[in-house]
Amino acid sequence: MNLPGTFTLGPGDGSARTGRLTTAHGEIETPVFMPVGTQGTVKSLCPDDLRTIGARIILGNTYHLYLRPGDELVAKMGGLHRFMAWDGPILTDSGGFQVFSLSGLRRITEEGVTFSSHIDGSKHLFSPEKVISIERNLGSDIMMVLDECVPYGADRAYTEKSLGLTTRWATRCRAAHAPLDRGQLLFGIVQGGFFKDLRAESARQLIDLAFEGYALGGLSVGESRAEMYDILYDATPLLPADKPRYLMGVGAPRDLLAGMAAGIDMFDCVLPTRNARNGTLFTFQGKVNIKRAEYREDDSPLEADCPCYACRTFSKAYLRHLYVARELLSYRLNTLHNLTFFSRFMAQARQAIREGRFEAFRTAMEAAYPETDA
Ligand SMILES: CNc1nc2c(CCc3ccc(C(F)(F)F)cc3)c3[nH]c(N)nc(=O)c3cc2[nH]1
Ligand SMILES: [Zn+2]
Repeated sequence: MNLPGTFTLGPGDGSARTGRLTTAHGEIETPVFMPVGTQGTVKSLCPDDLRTIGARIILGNTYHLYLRPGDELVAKMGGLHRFMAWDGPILTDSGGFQVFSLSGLRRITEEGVTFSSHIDGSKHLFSPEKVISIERNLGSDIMMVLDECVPYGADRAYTEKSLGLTTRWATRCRAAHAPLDRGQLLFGIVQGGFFKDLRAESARQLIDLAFEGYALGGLSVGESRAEMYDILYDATPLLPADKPRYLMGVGAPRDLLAGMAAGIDMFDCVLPTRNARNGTLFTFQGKVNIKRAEYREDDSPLEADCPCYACRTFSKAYLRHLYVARELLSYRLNTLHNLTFFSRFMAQARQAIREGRFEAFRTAMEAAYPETDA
């Protein structure tokens, strides 16, 4: 059994690569898509569902779980794995991003981020030390450092200043997390906005801190696809090749393909779960908007060769009915299918990389997901 943090590269195809990451709760085959489980649950699914759909690692959120039910309570309940009965790997984000997207009245100082809870308005401080303490209480297998996700459009001066703070915070996170005491891995997050030289500066500073993995942050924040890809292709090769590379907040099928082509190993995105709520379903032939009238009397399954419970059991007509009637079962079935698709998509991508036919796979998938559609 390898030590947590062991990352073994398998066959590659160009810059795309396969790998295997050992965590304290099992091994992950990469490239991997990680379902978002913000408040200790992947919405509408239970742990058995996650195993059935092939989820290997899920995301949890420091910001949300700290505010409710509280990281101390989760620790008292035996940690997040036991609390939510998920025995596979869990990655927790540091909460910095969520503070900026959710809470009001926030201030950044050298000490950390002060903010008011979006739940009850109470005041809080996230310092690097505090965030590490929360993630350790949650017992996550992969912890992200506290960083500032620079807003899209920030100028060079602001971006450069923020980059320095993010590195100082990363240094404090590294110091606060006794190395691998319980097999919990710590990933650094590269910032630098849309300035290639600042990205290189950020990567260089973080590599010196020898994290167990490296994330590209500050992307998928409202920029155009071209702007994201420009940074993605320039910055990814700067990250250590022998460590896992995580592209935060990405993405749609087209973006997963671009990320894998650039050498990214780990992805997360709310699309499969969030789009399940608005009836957008992902298939290997492209997106299906289940609410469309054309499915009203369509007795065929959503995707004939999909192994998910929704496709094996129900017709498009029924899935459409549930959606139109706003039935709870609609969300659950749509989520089961979408996450099954993302899991199968990544499995087929891994196989294509192993067999040296990734570009052909990418071309075929991009035909089903044209630029406009993502
Ligand atoms: C959507 N675009 C995006 N998401 C981004 C995220 C959040 C990723 C995340 C992690 C966990 C969850 C959980 F709810 F499931 F827990 C949900 C989302 C970022 N996170 C940090 N730390 N730095 C970044 O610079 C950054 C940039 C990001 N662009
Ligand atoms: Zn299905």
